[in-house]
Amino acid sequence: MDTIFLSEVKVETKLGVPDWERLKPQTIILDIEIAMPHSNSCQTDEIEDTIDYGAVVARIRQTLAERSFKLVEALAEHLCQIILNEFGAPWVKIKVAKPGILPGLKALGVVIERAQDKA
Ligand SMILES: Nc1nc2c(c(=O)[nH]1)N=C([C@H](O)[C@@H](O)CO)CN2
Repeated sequence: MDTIFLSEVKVETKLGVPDWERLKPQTIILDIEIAMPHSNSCQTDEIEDTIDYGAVVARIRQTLAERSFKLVEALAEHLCQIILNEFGAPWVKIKVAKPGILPGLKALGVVIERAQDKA
């Protein structure tokens, strides 16, 4: 499986269980792996034959500016569904990290992976 990766993407968004935490944006860090569609972009050298990673980052920044979530789980699921449904990826894995939330650890969060339903 060939993949596209987006490493340590910093995004501002409103996220957190307590209401006060969602009053203003905080920085989260995303690591994303996206399976490339079964196309021949490696041979054609054409952007139309693959997933434009710049477009993915722009779409993620847009939705996380507009939306707010309580749980990192729900945020991760939302992003997975966008990448599967809007970009046609066969499979995606996303790590959502919240840095500086608890004393004594660098970051915490979730890693989830999702795939297209088999027809
Ligand atoms: N499994 C989770 N546990 C917790 C989350 C979460 O999103 N998933 N969030 C919080 C709070 O938002 C915390 O990060 C800051 O108050 C607590 N536990």
